[in-house]
Amino acid sequence: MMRHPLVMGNWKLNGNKHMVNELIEGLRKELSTVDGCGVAIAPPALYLDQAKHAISGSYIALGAQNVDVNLSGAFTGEVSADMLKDIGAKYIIIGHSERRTYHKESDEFIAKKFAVVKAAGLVPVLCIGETEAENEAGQTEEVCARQLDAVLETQGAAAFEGVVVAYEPVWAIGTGKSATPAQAQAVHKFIRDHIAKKDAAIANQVIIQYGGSVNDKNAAELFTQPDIDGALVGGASLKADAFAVIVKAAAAAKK
Ligand SMILES: O=C[C@H](O)COP(=O)(O)O
Repeated sequence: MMRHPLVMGNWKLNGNKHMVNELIEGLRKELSTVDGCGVAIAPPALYLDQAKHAISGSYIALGAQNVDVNLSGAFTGEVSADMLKDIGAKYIIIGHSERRTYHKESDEFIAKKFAVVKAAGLVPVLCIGETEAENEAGQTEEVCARQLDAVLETQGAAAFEGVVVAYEPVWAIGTGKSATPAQAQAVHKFIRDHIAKKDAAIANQVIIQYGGSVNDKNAAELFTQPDIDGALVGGASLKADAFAVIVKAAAAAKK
């Protein structure tokens, strides 16, 4: 089966009204001819509606950086999956290491978010990955397996149909120190094999993105790896030209 690569920009806590319009205008120019690679942007929640209007008529999809587990009610400050759907978001990042670290989100809590996103008919982008200390202790596979199992063991392998997993080694995020293509490929294969133990067909169609210091220089080589199906891009997604180079590299590598 042919998997379609997906390159998604996670803008994190960056931007303002002017920047949203400028960046999207730049992306629309740079990406008018790309074919064979899905593209999505995840601006801060406050700018989703503005971004949705700015991407209209392009093939750039809208994503969100987080979601609450509740759909409505007395949950001050939260944003629900139904609201994200209402505003036109499709890809919902859950379990990003910054949420796991700064907001103490547990594997179980993230699994609940996964279920809520699926139930709303949206696409979870489930971020997993080990810290530097875990990496040095040789626990990379154990950590990724545990983070996947929180969903696999409660919702089954079928829940991964149409889903995106982002492997983001925490030591590579925002550090300029990307995993090497071989390092990333080994973990991506482990992730796919881990899901395949439960359902090979489901595992084969899961998009597994790499994230962590992907830029216009290192993207093409990462995408030559068979189990790297695109990227979740932080810093480099804030520059239209760099992000476009990454998207085009994915489209070219996966032809
Ligand atoms: O979600 C994106 C990742 O955290 C990667 O961020 P980065 O590309 O700035 O390293």
